[in-house]
Amino acid sequence: MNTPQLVVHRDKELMAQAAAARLITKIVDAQASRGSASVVLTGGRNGNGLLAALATAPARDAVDWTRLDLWWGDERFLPEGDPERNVTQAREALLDAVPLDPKRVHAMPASDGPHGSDVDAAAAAYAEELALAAGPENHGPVPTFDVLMLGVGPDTHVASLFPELPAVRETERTVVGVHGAPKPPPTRVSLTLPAIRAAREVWLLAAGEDKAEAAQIALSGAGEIQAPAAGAQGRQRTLWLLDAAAASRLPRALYPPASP
Ligand SMILES: O=C1O[C@H](COP(=O)(O)O)[C@@H](O)[C@H](O)[C@H]1O
Repeated sequence: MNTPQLVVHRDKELMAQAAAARLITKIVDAQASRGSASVVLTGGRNGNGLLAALATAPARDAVDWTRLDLWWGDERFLPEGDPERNVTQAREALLDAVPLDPKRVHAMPASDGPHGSDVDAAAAAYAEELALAAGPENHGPVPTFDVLMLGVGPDTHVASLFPELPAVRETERTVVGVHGAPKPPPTRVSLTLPAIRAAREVWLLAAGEDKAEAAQIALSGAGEIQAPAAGAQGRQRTLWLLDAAAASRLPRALYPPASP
C-alpha cells in the first residue's frame, strides 16, 4: 500500500490538460524503457475530458501510437457503437484521431458480441485476454499496466465497482460482470480491485463539486467496500488528480497550492 499523492488544479479544463501532458510523458518514458506502453482508460466525464485534451495537445505526436496497448477499466454492457459505451466515447474524444494498432486496442465485449447478453461470459473472456497478454515478468494474471486511470463517481465508485455490491468484494477474479449497478446502465463489465492494483500507477480523476464528498470520504480512511475509490492503489504510485472544486472538502494539509 502506498500513500496517495494529490495534485489539485484550478479548474477541470486545466486538470484535463495537465493530466494529458502527464500521460504523454508517461507513455513516452515507458516506450523508451520497455519498448511499449500499456494504459487502462476510464469512462466518464473526467476520463473523456483528458482524452479530448490529449487530442489537441501539442506533444501528442511524441507518442508512438502503434506501440501502445489500450485496455478499459470498465464498460457499460451495451451494443457495439452505442453512444453510452465507454469505448465509443473514447473513440470520439481521441482514438479515431491517432494511428493506433487496432490489435492493441482491447475494448471490452459488447452486449451484441460473441457472448450475447451473457455479461459474465463477456467478463471471463476479457479476463482471458488480459491473462494472455500477461508475460512471466508480470507475475500474475494481468499485464503490469503503466498507468491505470479511474474516474471517481460521486458515490465513490471507480470503474464499475459500486459501494457494497459484490464486484467490489471480489478477491480472485480480475474481471467481473456487474448486475444491478445503481448508475445506468445496470449491467456492466469491470476490472476488480486486485486487477486495478496490478498497475504501476493508478490515477484517480475527480473534477467538479459533485465529486467533493467522494474525494473526502475516500481520502479519509474509509474502507474499500463502502468507498471503492479508497481501494484503488498502484504498485508504485497512487495519484489523485483533482480540480479545486473536487478538493474543496479536503484538509488543506493534504496537498500543495493549486496551480494558478
Ligand atoms: O459510469 C461510469 O462512471 C464513472 C465516473 O463517471 P463521471 O462521469 O462521474 O466522471 C467512470 O469512471 C466509469 O468508467 C463509467 O463507466
